[in-house]
Formats: sequence, structure tokens, C-alpha cells
Amino acid sequence: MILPSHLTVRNGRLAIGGHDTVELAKAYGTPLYVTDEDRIRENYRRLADALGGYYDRIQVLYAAKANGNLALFRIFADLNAGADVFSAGELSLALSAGMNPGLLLFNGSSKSAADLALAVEKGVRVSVDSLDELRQLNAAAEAAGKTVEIAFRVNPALEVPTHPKIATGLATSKFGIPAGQILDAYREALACSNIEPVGIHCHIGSQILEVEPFAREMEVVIDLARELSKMGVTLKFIDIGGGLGVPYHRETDHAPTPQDYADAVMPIFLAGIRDIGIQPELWVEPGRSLVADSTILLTRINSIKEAHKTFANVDAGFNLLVRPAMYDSYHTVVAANKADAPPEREYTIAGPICETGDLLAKDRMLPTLTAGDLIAVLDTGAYGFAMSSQYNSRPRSAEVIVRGSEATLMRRAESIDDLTAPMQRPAWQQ
Ligand SMILES: Cc1ncc(COP(=O)(O)O)c(C=O)c1O
Ligand SMILES: N[C@@H](CCCC[NH3+])C(=O)O
Repeated sequence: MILPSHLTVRNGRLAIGGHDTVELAKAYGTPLYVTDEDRIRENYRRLADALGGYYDRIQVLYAAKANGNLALFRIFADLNAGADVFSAGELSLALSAGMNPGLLLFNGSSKSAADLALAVEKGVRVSVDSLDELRQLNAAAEAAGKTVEIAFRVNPALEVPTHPKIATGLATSKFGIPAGQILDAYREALACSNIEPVGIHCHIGSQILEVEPFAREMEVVIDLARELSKMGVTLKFIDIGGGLGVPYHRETDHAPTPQDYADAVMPIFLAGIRDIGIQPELWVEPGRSLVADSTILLTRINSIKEAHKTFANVDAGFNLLVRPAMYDSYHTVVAANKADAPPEREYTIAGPICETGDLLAKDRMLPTLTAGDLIAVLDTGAYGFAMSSQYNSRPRSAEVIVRGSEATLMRRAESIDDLTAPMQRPAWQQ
């Protein structure tokens, strides 16, 4: 098993950032998400250095949907990153973490009037996803007596090698304005009383393990930048989104490094802007590649069942990690308390949810397991807790963060009272 450097095996037990997972599970209970802050910082640094080696006007915006814990917003604020925020909640968390409003981009294909009013009030830039939204935003800005800087999200109509549910720039996708309509959109924005078009926004999809699609995306946005310059749009930034994948299949996946990514996109960008004669900032919006491998999900085996397969029934299911059920995603699993024992038997790791599809991992060779053993599901820092639910009335787990020799909660576990707290009895039931 090839483990990333922050995951090690000590005395036969898996450790994260040097912290023994068996001890963490004992101290905080299971199921439990554990995140290594230093790994996030390392991932960020590698990307910023690779892009920054080509151009000094680079800005990383953390795609907060990947993991919306306030502690992560704080880490990225400390790194001087901005954020791609996709809701009023993400915007508010980013601001309360002390992020610079000038480094936030309010994205979204379906923003409400309240969302637009909030963006105007907070003075953040908006990625506008339709002409209807543009007109509503202009009206909101006019009512507030302000001017809002925007980008349009362009739909580049690009096929990308990823799961169809997470490709976002297909011609058929709900995101962005079709390339054939985009110049007219900018023309209309230029004519708006309270809108200033200053950027281009594009994002082609997620978990992409090749760099060519990003190069093609860059060509699309550079072509657009050229047309916009002719039209008189002064571009302050070009945002090419996120999407770089991670090697979930630790034995076989080859994920491009941040340097591979930079080498693929930056020469096209630099040649393009030189030719056009502009010097916009280049923004990127990674989520997964910054945080996925920073986190493991620890889950305890409740029972072993011999049936047509051998099931290891654990205490975390798709209530806490929906990716396998939703996208057939693969996550590496490790027997955390038997981490250097040889694989002996095939197990399917099944969650406690009343759904046939509640399987965290299928047909994995692991050491012989018994009730009480601890399973670590790797690479769960992106779209893990962030997509969790209380399905089957299961309180969500705690999240712990480690940094150096310290370990602490960044979210307490929910209790049964947390399930009922927002509920109200109808008056006729009192
Ligand atoms: C607009 C936008 N930006 C950035 C991201 C982050 O993508 P990833 O986590 O794949 O880097 C997403 C998610 O796909 C997105 O929709
Ligand atoms: N939730 C997806 C990624 C979607 C990214 C947001 N556009 C996943 O877990 O892989």
C-alpha cells in the first residue's frame, strides 16, 4: 500500500500527522473524521509555487464546497487564499474566517434575490450564470447605490474524462452561458448601469486525472479574453476553476502533480495574454486537490457477516460519506489497528444505513477482521463531511484536526438532541 507522507504505520497502527488513529478513535469516538492541517498547507504551497513559478499574479481561491469547516476557511485565510463560495452560507463563513472580500467569488447557477442582495451588501464579486441573473443583480446594485464587479461563467462545451455527474462544462450542463451567447452577455453587462464586467469564469468539472482538458479550457478562455479586449472589457482576472483530480486508487491512479498542471496551462495563458496585451490576475479554484488527502474517516466494525460475501458492518455509512453510493467512487480502506498485517480475506465494508447501496468499499483484500476493529477510509477530506446528512436520523460525527503534536475537535459530534432541536410540534399535537 502506497501511503501519502502524512499517513504512517507505527506499532502496527495507522497514524495521521503522527497521531495514532486507535488513540484518536478512543479519545473522540467513532465514526470520526480526522484532518491533518499541515497536509493542507503543503498541498496549497505546492500548487501556489507551481503556478507562481510562471506568473506572479496568481490567486488561489479555495473551493469551499469541498469542505466547509470554519477551521479550513481559517487555514486558507492564513495562507492569503480567497474562496469560491457557492451559497450565502459559504460567503458568510469565509467572511467570518477573516477572508478578504476582494478575494471571494460568489458562484452559483441559481442564486436567489437574497443571495444577490448579500453579494451587493458585502461588496464581493459575482460569477453571473445567466442574463436573467445579470438583470436582477444590476437592479439590486442600483437599489443599493453600488457597482458590482462580475465575471460571466462561460460554458466551454468541453467533454472531460470524469464521472458524468461531476463534469460541469459539457454543452448540456446546467452551468454557465453557452459560448455562442457569451459576447452578447458581456455587451449587455457593459451597458448595465451598476455592473462592471471585469472577469471570465470557467470550470470544466471535477476529479480530472489528465491535464489536456485544462489546456483546452485555457485556450477557450484566452480566445474569449481576446474578443473581450476588442470589445473594451478591461479584464482584472481570468478564473479557470478547479478540477484537478486525486489518486483515490492509490495503487493504480496517476494524478497530475500541480507542476504538471502548471506546465499544461501556464504557457498557453502567458502566450495568450502577451499576444492580447493584457495582464489579468489568474485565478484557480481548487477544492479536492487541496483537501481530499488531508483527511481520513475512522469507522468501527460493529459485526462481521458471512453471506454471499463477507460484510464488515461499520458505524459510518453514506450519511457520512456519500461518494461511493452517489458516484460509485473508490476510496482506499485500511485496517487502522492492523495496518501492517497482511491482506488475507476479501471484505465489503457496509454502512449502517437502510439502503442496499450503503457500501463504503467493495471486495477489498484486508487482514482478517473482527468486531471492534477500526477501518480508515482514506482521501475523504473533499466532499466527505461536506455532503453528509442525518439520514436514518443519525447524528453527524465529530471532526478532529491535527497539527504537529496537537489534536483537537473542529466540530463536535451531534447528539440525538441535535436531531430534534430544529423540529417543532404542530399546535394540534400539543
Ligand atoms: C465553480 C467550481 N469551482 C471549483 C470547484 C472545485 O472543484 P474541485 O474540487 O474538483 O477542484 C467546483 C466543483 O466542481 C466548482 O463547481
Ligand atoms: N461532489 C463531487 C464533486 C462535485 C464538485 C462540485 N461541482 C464529488 O464528491 O466528487
